[in-house]
Amino acid sequence: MVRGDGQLTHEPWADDPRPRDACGLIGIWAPGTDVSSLAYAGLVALQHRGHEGAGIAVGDGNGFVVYKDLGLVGQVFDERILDSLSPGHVAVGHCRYGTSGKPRWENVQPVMAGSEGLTFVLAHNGNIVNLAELNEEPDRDSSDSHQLAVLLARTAAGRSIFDAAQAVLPRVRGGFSLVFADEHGLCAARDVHGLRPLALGRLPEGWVIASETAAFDTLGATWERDVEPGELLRIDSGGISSTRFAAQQRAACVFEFIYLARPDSVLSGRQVYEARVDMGRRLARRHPVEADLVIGIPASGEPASIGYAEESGIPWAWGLVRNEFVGRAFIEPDDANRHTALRVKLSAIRDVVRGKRVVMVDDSIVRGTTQRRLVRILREAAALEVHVRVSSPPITWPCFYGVDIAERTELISAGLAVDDVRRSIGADSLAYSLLDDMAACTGQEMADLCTGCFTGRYPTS
Ligand SMILES: O=P(O)(O)OC[C@H]1O[C@H](OP(=O)(O)OP(=O)(O)O)[C@H](O)[C@@H]1O
Ligand SMILES: NC(=O)CC[C@H](N)C(=O)O
Ligand code: SF4
Ligand SMILES: [Mg+2]
Repeated sequence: MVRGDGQLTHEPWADDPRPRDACGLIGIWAPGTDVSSLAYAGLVALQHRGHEGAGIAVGDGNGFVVYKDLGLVGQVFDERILDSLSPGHVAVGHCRYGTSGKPRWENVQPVMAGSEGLTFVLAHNGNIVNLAELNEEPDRDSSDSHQLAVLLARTAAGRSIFDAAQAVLPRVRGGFSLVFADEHGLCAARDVHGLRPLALGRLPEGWVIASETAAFDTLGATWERDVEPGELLRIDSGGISSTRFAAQQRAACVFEFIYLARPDSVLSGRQVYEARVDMGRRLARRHPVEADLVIGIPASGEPASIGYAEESGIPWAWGLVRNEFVGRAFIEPDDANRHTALRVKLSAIRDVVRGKRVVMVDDSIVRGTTQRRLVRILREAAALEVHVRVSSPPITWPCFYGVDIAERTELISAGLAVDDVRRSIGADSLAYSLLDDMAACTGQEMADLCTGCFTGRYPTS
């Protein structure tokens, strides 16, 4: 569970549905180096994608050692544990937010599985939507990732994991970015829509695969290219080989550009920070307001606030301070915890906002908890007016592909018109981005994006 200070205890989540993030994946192929430490550093860079559990598997040619637990990466691993994983030439790491199966230790990843003559480890980001069709007896306690690993093991029967994946993946529907390895090589695959990100980077002594390119900067790796939707690739002592298990039908998650990914990552060729600043600029053109200053809601609302200020000519100010020790409030298990987390996480700088007409910019409204709280904080700090601007459209639908946004009944915009939402959060005015504007800022064609949570139109049935 998350405590009020944002740290995790080792208690698993209670059994209620609540919003969660994506997951972070890292794969290292670098014989002769300390692969477990590289995987650890990569996972720390991807921590924002999953706070629930973390794990690293290291292979040395004879087998794998896996260490995983519930908690943040830094809580699960220390130097002694990383040392016990070494030596090895291949590593697979994962930080999780569960979207399927029970929130228990067994479902923390990487998953280890195998069949005669084959052991492999697998890490998955996304959500598979046709488990019932793939498994005769789907196991509701196990995550979709575990069930996929079991299916791969069953299919392998004397074949390599690469061959098994080639046979199984064309039948799997939904969102999956995968990093997996047997003793002799590292593999990666991405669903035909490319719903979740996955990129290939070059290390001085090998290769790295990661959910986001920001991990490459941390590891001193250079971005080589994205893993393509529908692509399966393998890295071993012979180099890299790649094949397609299905033709691509691009539908990259637009929410990665808005909120999920780090601003210093590059998704489908577009710097996330630039996309967010641009969303703010367009928002300012569509929904101008007379005001004295623009502030952004830390952390993910800040780039759009910079764009709004730039375009409107209204000065940007640092009006809200974030307590760095509190993570993403979006993931708190219930309303009481979210309120506590927000109280600890964000405070106003009184002298900045006192007597001012303030534009407060955020990237998204889910339940409205953050905005309601901050409008109140700003009014208590004697702001004259509070105008909320949101750099994405209203979220009105759930996600089925690995982002547990919320139940539809919890989404404030699913049941209320814009002016009702404005009243509910207590703002003087409220306006959202248009879908076309937001999509244009990602640098992708609308047809190549998933916008399901905004439109109810999903890339799979
Ligand atoms: O309407 P709500 O239910 O409050 O959810 C929306 C808020 O949640 C996210 O922030 P979060 O605190 O999770 O993370 P951040 O620090 O990365 O912005 C998002 O950026 C919004 O601020
Ligand atoms: N958020 C995710 O990508 C979750 C991965 C997988 N569905 C799990 O529940 O473990
Ligand atoms: S439904 Fe929303 S969060 Fe889910 S993949 Fe599509 S755009 Fe992303
Ligand atoms: Mg936020």
